Amino acid sequence: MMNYSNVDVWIQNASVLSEDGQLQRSDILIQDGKVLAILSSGWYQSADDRMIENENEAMLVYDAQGKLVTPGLIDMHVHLREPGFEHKETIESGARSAAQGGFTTIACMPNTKPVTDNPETVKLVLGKAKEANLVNVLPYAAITKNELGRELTDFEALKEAGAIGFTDDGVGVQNAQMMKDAMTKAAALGMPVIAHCEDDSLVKGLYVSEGEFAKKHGIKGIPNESEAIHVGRDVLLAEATGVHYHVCHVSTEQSIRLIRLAKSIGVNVTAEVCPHHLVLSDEDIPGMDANWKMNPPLRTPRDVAACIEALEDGTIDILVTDHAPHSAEEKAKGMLLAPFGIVGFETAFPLLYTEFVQKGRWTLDFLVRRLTQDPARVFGLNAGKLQVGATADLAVIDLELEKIVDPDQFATKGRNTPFTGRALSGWPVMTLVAGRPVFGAELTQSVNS
Ligand SMILES: NC(=O)N[C@@H](CC(=O)O)C(=O)O
Ligand SMILES: [Zn+2]
Ligand SMILES: [Zn+2]
Repeated sequence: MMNYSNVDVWIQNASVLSEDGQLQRSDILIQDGKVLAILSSGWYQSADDRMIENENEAMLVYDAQGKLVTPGLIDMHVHLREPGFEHKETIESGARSAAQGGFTTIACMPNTKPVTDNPETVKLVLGKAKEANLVNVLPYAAITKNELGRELTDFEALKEAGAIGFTDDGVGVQNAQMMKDAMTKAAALGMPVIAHCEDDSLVKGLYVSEGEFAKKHGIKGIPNESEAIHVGRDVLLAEATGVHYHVCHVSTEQSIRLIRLAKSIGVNVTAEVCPHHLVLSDEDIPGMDANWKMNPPLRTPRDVAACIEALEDGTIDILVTDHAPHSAEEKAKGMLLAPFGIVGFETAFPLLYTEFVQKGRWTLDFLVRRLTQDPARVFGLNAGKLQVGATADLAVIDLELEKIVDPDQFATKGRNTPFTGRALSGWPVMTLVAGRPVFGAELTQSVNS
């Protein structure tokens, strides 16, 4: 008989997705930050294992009452803004927002001030994340110094300092030789190159995509080729160098065609898509409101359909938020002058659940995998599965809870979202990192019997 007398957390009556995607009513026992056991709910009523209820006085107990418990969600593309832009977000506020969205592991982009292009800044980010003590924060480092595209950073030193991959997110690497050199170096170190795909010469001064919205307002739009040209160039360079090449925030049919082709001939390419590019098109933009301005921009309904299909057929591997907080003052500058970006952590799961699972297009299992075990697989993380022995990073999600998106309730400092006022279901209510509640802690009870 198992001895469960040193359990730290006992989650009762959880709905857990099994390997074959079915929901099973389970209890989860956590000890020393790890999943000790996953048992059919009700197991303790007949067994001597009742000792669990008596021996550990510090044990936290949470009755999930049938709520979904998933592996903690993983977001491989986020902006935490620290150092340098603390008025937009800090590592602490960003990590809190992530936790509130059910995320337990997030990978942050290097377009900070200074740019995370040196070992000291990588260490600073890791130090602040440790201080915040909320979710796991994995830093990316820049490909080029100051993300200027002129000179490569010191990949070896950055890896040594704890960077998990290289990217100039925020801008595209314009020079093909520079990108090829980066890929060659990264490949030698066994590190991925993560690319924001954008050809500057095609987008100068533009802020919405080429489509109905641009037409209606008589403005020139960002063409799809501005993204796809880099994807095409880079899959060729990835083929030549053998690097793991990952495409950021895919938004066009043309990019998808190229990724599909590259995958079909065995190029080591993976890709991500954001919730907003699956749910909104340029035709939904209500007017000159900068909360609808992000990079890449919202594209045509045809691109939206292509992105959804690409995620479904595996051409796109994972979901990411591209959480990009900006201050209200910055966004008030209007469509033309405001910075690109929208916040994403806290609406991601409810939005995707409401739009795709409730509407019957995806299974719950499909959605959860794209946010957990698939990002872990793509980036080689030891995370993303709820199983005995795994670190107890967990999200508790109330699929029945319906709420109106209200940015004033966000934990992020950002209020820049196009989803204000939407009625969504499937809200995270508690998040645990290594068995410790980092969001919704008040839902647990201590046992002192
Ligand atoms: N996505 C955005 O619209 N903005 C990002 C940059 C980026 O992801 O390219 C930001 O840093 O604000
Ligand atoms: Zn980007
Ligand atoms: Zn980004």
